[in-house]
Amino acid sequence: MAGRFISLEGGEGVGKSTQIKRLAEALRARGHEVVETREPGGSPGAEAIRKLLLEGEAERWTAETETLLFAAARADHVARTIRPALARGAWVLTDRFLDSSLAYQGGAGGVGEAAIRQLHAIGSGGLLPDRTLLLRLPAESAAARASTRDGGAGDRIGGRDASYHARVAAAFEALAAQEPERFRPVDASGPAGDVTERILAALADLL
Ligand SMILES: Nc1ncnc2c1ncn2[C@@H]1O[C@H](COP(=O)(O)OP(=O)(O)OP(=O)(O)O)[C@@H](O)[C@H]1O
Ligand SMILES: Cc1cn([C@H]2C[C@H](O)[C@@H](COP(=O)(O)O)O2)c(=O)[nH]c1=O
Repeated sequence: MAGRFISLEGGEGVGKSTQIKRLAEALRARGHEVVETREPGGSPGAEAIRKLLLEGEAERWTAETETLLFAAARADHVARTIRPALARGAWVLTDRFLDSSLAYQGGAGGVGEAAIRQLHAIGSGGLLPDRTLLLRLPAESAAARASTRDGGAGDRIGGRDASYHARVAAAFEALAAQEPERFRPVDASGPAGDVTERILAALADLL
C-alpha cells in the first residue's frame, strides 16, 4: 500500500508535537507503520542544521541565510527519512515542513515565495504532503501553552516578537486559502483528545 505524507503546521505552542504522538498511536492501532518526524531535523544531518538554526543570537542569520539552511535541512530529511519511509508504505507524520518556511521566512521574514518554492524544487524535488493540518489557536492561548512548557525561554525563532508571530499566523491562513485541497484547518482548542478526534476527521478520506 502507498505511504501517506502528513504535515502538522501552525505557530508556536499550538499542540503539533502533542498531536503527532496521539495521531501516531491512533494510526498504529489501525495497523499502519508510522514514522514520526520533525523539522528542522528528522535525519542526522538535518538535526545538526537544527542546532545552527535554533541556537545562538536572534540576529545570527539573515532571513535569506535561514531560508537556505532550512531548505538544506529539508533536502536531507526528505532524502534520508521521508522518501524511504513512503517507499515502504509507511505513514510519515512531520511536525512542520515547507509551509513553515513559507510562513516564517516568507510571510514574516520577507523572503519571496517563488524563491522558497524554487529551493524546495531543487533540494527536495518539490515533494508536498498529501494533507497538511493547520492547527489554529488564539495567539494568547498558544503563548500561554508555550510559556508553561518553556518557562519563557524560547529558541531564537520562537522568541521573536508578537508582530512577527502575527505575520506567521496570517501567512499560514493565506497558504491554507491558496491550497484548500491539501490544507485542513483544525481547531486546536480544548482537551488534547478532542483535537485528535478533529484531526482524525480531517484525515477520514485517507484512512
Ligand atoms: N489540547 C491541549 N490543551 C492544553 N495543553 C496542551 C494541549 N496540547 C498541548 N498542550 C501543551 O501545550 C504545550 C505546547 O504543546 P506542543 O509542544 O505540542 O506544541 P507545538 O505546537 O509542538 O509547539 P512548538 O511549535 O513551539 O514546538 C505543551 O506543554 C503541551 O503539553
Ligand atoms: C521548519 C521551519 C521551522 N521554523 C521555525 C519554527 C519554530 O520557531 C522553530 C522550530 O521549533 P519547534 O519547536 O520544533 O517547532 O523553527 C522556521 O522558521 N522555518 C521552517 O521552515
